[in-house]
Amino acid sequence: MPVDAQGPAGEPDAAVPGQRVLPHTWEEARATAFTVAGPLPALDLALAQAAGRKLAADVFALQPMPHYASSAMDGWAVAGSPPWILAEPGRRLSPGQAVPIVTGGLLPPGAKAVLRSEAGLLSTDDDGLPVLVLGGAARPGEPKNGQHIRPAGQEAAQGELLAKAGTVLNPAHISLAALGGLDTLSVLGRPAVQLVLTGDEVVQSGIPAPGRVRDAFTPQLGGVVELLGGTVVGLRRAADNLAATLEALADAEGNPADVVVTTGATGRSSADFLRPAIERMGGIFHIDGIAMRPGHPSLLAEFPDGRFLVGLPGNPLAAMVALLTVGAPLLARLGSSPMPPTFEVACGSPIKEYHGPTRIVPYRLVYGLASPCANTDSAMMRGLAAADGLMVVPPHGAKMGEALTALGLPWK
Ligand SMILES: Nc1nc2c(c(=O)[nH]1)N[C@H]1C(S)=C(S)[C@@H](COP(=O)(O)OP(=O)(O)OC[C@H]3O[C@@H](n4cnc5c(N)ncnc54)[C@H](O)[C@@H]3O)O[C@H]1N2
Ligand code: MOO
Repeated sequence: MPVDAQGPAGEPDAAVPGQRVLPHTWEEARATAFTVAGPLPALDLALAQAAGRKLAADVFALQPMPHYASSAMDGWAVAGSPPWILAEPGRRLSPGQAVPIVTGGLLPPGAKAVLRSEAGLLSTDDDGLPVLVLGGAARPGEPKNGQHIRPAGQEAAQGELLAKAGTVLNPAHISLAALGGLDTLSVLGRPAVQLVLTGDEVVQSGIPAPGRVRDAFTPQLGGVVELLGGTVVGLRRAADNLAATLEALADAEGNPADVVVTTGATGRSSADFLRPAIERMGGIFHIDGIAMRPGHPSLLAEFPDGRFLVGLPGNPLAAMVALLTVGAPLLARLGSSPMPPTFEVACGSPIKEYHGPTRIVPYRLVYGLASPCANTDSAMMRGLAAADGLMVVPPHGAKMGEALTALGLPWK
């Protein structure tokens, strides 16, 4: 391991092509993954594509809402007092005139109220001419001035603020924008993520033969990436050879990714082709190993085309720890979100000193204390399945009740 990759303050230097960086601590790895990227640019999306996205700019009504005075009921637009003579549609109403109108219909000028259809009767006057009179279900005093009229601008004036930048758009916001006259919304960029899974021994279904292993990632990794703010644009499998790895890491034309998340092949054995492939493609390593267990061989690299690569180890728990340590801050940063927060938990049982790196331990909260889960070897998933979070145990261990840094799980 070269020592010349170390800066004057003992911090790992910015990556240089062909040069290895020193392993990062868990904290350094998170910080590096967050600061190595910048927020993706905002983009305009059609309303139908914008739900769930975060607004990049304030949204203002392009027109008064509603943009014309309309009827809130089926019935008649009326002016003055009953009886009303039925006027020709499209003309200004004079006192004593009425015209049929439907819900949402444009109110004619001069109209003072809308009489509901069940509150009026078509009749004839003394001369046998058709008139509208009160009747049926008319309530006392109906129609009052302005009754059942939706005035223009009742909900919002033109130019009024409808939603603030930073709002996560729900379906009601989308309707609101449509009613405000907008066709598109400016939303913050969300990183597009290509998944690349390695491992010739990995099988997709059924009971694997000895030497084969069920794929622990395909059924869930994309879901976790989405919870972390990424959009999965594809999943590829790479056979354990250099050519296949290079092919799988190539950017997809017409469907470009911002981040490639790989699983497996982070080791240095003759069956691991990830590092050689990254080097062959001119990639630089921002993180090449983390002083943590599990997940120590995790990688963060950057290709000359600007795509980032998060290399997760093949062992399932190690991969999830690596994803939450490196992938989560990177995806947050690209998506203009803050650093995923840490918090403190009180350790629920004494943890012995360990001659090795920081341990990232799935814990369960028992009576408010963080109790280490069982079955947390790097190839196991029972511990994480039962966990409430991950706690960061330093090499010297922890005392009962000691405050430890912890990380939440995106699905909790
Ligand atoms: N000599 C050393 N050997 C290993 C070291 C080391 O430091 N020196 N580190 C160990 C650790 S820790 C890890 S983690 C792994 C990293 O391995 P790779 O990232 O190269 O991954 P693979 O070798 O491809 O696979 C490791 C393990 O994971 C299983 N795997 C892979 N993909 C899947 C999947 N989709 N679903 C379920 N399981 C998967 C694979 O079958 C292996 O059992 O290296 C150690 N070795
Ligand atoms: O560090 Mo490995 O990633 O423990 O299993």
